[in-house]
Amino acid sequence: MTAVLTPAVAARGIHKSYGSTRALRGVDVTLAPGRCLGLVGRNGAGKSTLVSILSGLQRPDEGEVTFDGEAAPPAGAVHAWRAKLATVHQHSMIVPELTVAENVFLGRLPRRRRRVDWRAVRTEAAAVLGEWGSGVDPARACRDLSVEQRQIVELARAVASGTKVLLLDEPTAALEREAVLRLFTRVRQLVDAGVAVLYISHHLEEVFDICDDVAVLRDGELVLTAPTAGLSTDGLVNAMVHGHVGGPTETELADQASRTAVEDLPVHVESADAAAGRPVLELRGLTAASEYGDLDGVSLTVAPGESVGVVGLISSGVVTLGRIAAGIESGDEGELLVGGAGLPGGDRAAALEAGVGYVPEDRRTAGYVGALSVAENMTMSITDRLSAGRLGVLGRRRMHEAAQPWADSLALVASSLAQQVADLSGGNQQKVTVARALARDPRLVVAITPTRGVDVVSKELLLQALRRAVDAGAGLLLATDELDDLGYCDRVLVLVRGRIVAEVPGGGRFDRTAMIAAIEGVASTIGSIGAGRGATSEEPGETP
Ligand SMILES: Nc1ncnc2c1ncn2[C@@H]1O[C@H](COP(=O)(O)OP(=O)(O)OP(=O)(O)O)[C@@H](O)[C@H]1O
Repeated sequence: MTAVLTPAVAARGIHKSYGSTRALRGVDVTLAPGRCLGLVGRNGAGKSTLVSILSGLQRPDEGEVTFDGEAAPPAGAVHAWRAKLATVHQHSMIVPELTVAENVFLGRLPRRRRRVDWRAVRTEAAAVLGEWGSGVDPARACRDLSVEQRQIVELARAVASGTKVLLLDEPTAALEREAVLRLFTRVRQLVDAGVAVLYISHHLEEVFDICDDVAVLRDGELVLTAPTAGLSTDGLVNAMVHGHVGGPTETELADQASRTAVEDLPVHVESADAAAGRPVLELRGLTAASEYGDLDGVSLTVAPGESVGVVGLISSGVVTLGRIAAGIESGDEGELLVGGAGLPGGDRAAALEAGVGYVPEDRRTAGYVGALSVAENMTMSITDRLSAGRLGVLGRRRMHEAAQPWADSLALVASSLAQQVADLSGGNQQKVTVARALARDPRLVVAITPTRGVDVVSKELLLQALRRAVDAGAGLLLATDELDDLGYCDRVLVLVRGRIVAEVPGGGRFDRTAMIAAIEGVASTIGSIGAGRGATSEEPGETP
């Protein structure tokens, strides 16, 4: 006879609406001790809403949550919920001003005679971190930690609290390959020790790697819960899109979805660069010291109608390169030319005026204005063109007419074009950010990790939208850590520690393993990534 375990967490009949949006419609989910459940779904399907209800941040309109068969704490009883489960969010929730040890014990510092026992804080934090082999110094300020180290601190906090339930909300979004593998090992250790884990990710291969079971949300309804062992990626994508496992392959689904995007997007590029035979972007000997990664003498060009990918580790300077090209920050040495004309460094207004559209690496701080509507954000860069009459009044109707094709083509999930962007799901906010960058018919688009947090089908839509601008004659500089995105580029530059170490043809014609090794700075593999045309760095092919 098999023993029936009480679920560590059970959510039953959960309903949650925001105005007319029914984010969750009668969802039943259980998390079992010693099992990892993957939660997947398209952007706006309701995943974050479910996580916020399971972690006590929001109260459901209907339904109940139980822990070990007992009723959940009352809504708002933050400490009581934290004692039940730990959540690691996509965006770190640690306090940068505090040390690692203080963050590990945040909200429950060990005390002796009513005073905080600092010695215990340090030794216990060191014990937890040491056990995990992380090498993170408990005395260090969290401000100075890498993204991976911050997530380790969050996981250590969960472990130190002796949690029996762990919710991981897209934990790998900002991590790199080795870091992801290390994270998986740690999560597996927790599962083997009996912790119940809910793992949310848009990277379906991760779900197959780490989850025992998977649950699929579609339009707020749970359409599938099954062991991952009997499922294929195509089956999972079909469940996300249609609500059932059978149907076309993932590639066919993406093709179907992207056809409309290509046809209907209002992208026109009025640039004289092609006629003049000059590059849209030229960087000459760019050297920069930046918190986003240093650059060391980088030169590159992007031609009209060309898409150039730049790929590298977070610290490689890829993001810095994108920020300088977009006029967000300036280098210490070197030149930035757009359409043959020099631009002052770090002057976003001048870059915008020169026709540079920008998708930033952090949409929340620079991609959109949360308090404004979808339509206002999408048309923000073209208000001068849309304004009518002597007073230059911008009518709501004109704004909505201009925004509608973007919302349709990118399959935006919003209650209306008047909805505030702050209230959209993360992936849909990203779609608004991309639309905003393309709306002014830019001659150059600089996109940094544009598909982060976006579901597998919508990813195709965003990349097709960028491709559409390229086909219309714009140049694209695509800085990314997603190898799949590079398939859309005509050529790809690999950056290691601020230098271009290799150039390979795009279109997916590269050896993934060799590419990953090159990204990580293993020099011997560089020649075998693809039929490369030679590096363009100051010292070709050299790896530090
Ligand atoms: N505070 C809010 N006000 C209004 N609508 C909201 C709010 N929060 C979420 N929604 C809506 O609820 C729906 C579900 O959103 P949710 O963030 O749960 O989706 P998700 O599956 O996590 O998406 P993503 O993969 O893009 O992160 C969306 O239509 C979203 O616009």
